[in-house]
Amino acid sequence: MSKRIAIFVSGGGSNARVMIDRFQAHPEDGVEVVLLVSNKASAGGLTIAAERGIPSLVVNRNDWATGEDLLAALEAYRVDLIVLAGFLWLIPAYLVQAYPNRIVNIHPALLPRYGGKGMYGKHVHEAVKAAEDTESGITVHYVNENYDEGNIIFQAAVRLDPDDSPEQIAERVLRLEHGNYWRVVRGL
Ligand SMILES: Nc1nc2c(c(=O)[nH]1)N[C@@H](CN(C=O)c1ccc(C(=O)N[C@@H](CCC(=O)O)C(=O)O)cc1)CN2
Ligand SMILES: NCC(=O)N[C@@H]1O[C@H](COP(=O)([O-])[O-])[C@@H](O)[C@H]1O
Repeated sequence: MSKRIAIFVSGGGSNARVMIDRFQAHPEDGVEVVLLVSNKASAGGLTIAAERGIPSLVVNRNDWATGEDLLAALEAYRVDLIVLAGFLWLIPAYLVQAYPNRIVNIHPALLPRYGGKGMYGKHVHEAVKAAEDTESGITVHYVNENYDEGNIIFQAAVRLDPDDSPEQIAERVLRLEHGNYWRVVRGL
């Protein structure tokens, strides 16, 4: 029996693409991406899903507030695990409670450093640069009702060069994400 996952995205969706392509090419992993959800109709992740025959759902603020349509879709597709990949809205209590320890997220830094409200995308790497940190990395964690405070599942670090720009830090971290997130999800 495969583990059925829904991936939530807000942007380009490169993590979703890597994860979908991996699991579609390796059915022996026992993971099937059955739904892609986004809060942005322009999200690149929606195109990636459509090109790979995966159903998708765009949610607006009203849907998000009530949750009825979203919960119904997750149930209809028999989703076992929700995987956040660059999703930028706060997961509300009704969803956390409906999927206890079944929502995971990847954060592009070594939590608890550089986490919380406002810490997403380039803002994270700019903060690492501003702190003149010598390392960054990724954190995969369970999602609770607050940003970036769920139990940590996996972390991987990367050494930084002093002259790395935030963009170069982002590239180093994204490579870590692509190499590890699918593997962590497979192991859950
Ligand atoms: N309940 C939870 N929801 C979400 C979590 C979480 O840990 N618990 N993780 C985030 C992903 N994330 C960091 O990994 C994150 C994403 C977005 C923000 C943020 O500050 N967002 C802005 C809105 C941005 C926008 O709409 O463009 C905000 O809330 O003002 C912080 C951290 C996903 N959800
Ligand atoms: N705090 C949340 C956050 O910043 N998430 C980050 O958004 C990017 C999405 O890239 P993708 O759309 O190409 O997968 C990823 O780097 C992910 O870690």
